[in-house]
Amino acid sequence: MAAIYIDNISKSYGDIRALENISFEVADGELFGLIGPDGAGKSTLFRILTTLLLADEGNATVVGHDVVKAYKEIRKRVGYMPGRFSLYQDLSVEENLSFFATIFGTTIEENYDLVKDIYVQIEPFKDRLAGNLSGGMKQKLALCCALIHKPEVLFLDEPTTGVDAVSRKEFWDMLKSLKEKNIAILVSTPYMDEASLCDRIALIQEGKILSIDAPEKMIADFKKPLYAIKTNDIYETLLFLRKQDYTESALPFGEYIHLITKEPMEIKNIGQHIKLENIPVEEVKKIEATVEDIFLDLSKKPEVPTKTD
Ligand SMILES: Nc1ncnc2c1ncn2[C@@H]1O[C@H](COP(=O)(O)OP(=O)(O)OP(=O)(O)O)[C@@H](O)[C@H]1O
Repeated sequence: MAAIYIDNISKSYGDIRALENISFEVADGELFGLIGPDGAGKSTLFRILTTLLLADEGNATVVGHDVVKAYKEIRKRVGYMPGRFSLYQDLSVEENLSFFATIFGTTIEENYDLVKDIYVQIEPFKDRLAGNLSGGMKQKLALCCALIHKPEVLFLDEPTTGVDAVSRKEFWDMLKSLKEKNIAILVSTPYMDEASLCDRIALIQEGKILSIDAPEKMIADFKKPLYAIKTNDIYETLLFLRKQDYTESALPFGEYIHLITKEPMEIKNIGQHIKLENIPVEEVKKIEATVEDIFLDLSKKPEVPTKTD
């Protein structure tokens, strides 16, 4: 039995279709990432799975229970870290944790083993008000609070948004060790580089799933010719490449342009062609796709057909 089972879930807010026919499963001990930009529908799906919102269509079960019929059972057995900071700002670190333990009818001592590795990192600040913690520490405390009743499934909605790079890395290390305790984890993130840290990912945009797979499998299956190009004028190079017949897409990626071509090309031919425009070329190389390349490729809107009569 899957820890999370989602079958054809759809949800609209008035005219906005927030989720459209979403289906996937998450197994026990699996770290599953929901990867997508703001407004993709991630929080809506979390709220449905944590029994806080009703779907318009479809079914879902969490720990084997229906999210509508058995909401009370589910609430006891899952941990949820919502996107926005969910703790009581005017309670101390320790008071927040005790509070969450109490509402779930347990104590910090009873389940200390599960949160110990994380809690020791914030323990020196246990008397500090949660509102005065740094972003990284708030996030660790929120994770402890979501774990204190020993949940079987964890829902983490954008836990690393707005958190510094070191804390982000520490956070993902913590998730890895939780997964080893057989907890199923559904985590959402707008950061594409975090996708590779998940066992499987779903790429989601405008309420629709674009692809679901293990990130390394998604990368291996991406067969389009992809090149990274560095010139001293990214803007002019982009304009130039986008006009060429061989170009499928050309997008800025930091100091590089990622070029997907319709057919494989010789690296030196690409460079020479750009130089003909009097743009000095620093580097052209063939590269393996990242999850971000794949996301952007899949999320391309089909061209609006033009009438030719
Ligand atoms: N209560 C609401 N009423 C109306 N529209 C809503 C409501 N909640 C969300 N939406 C809209 O539904 C879509 C999906 O929103 P959702 O919050 O689920 O996305 P998200 O991927 O979690 O993004 P974000 O990180 O910005 O929260 C968006 O277009 C959003 O504006």
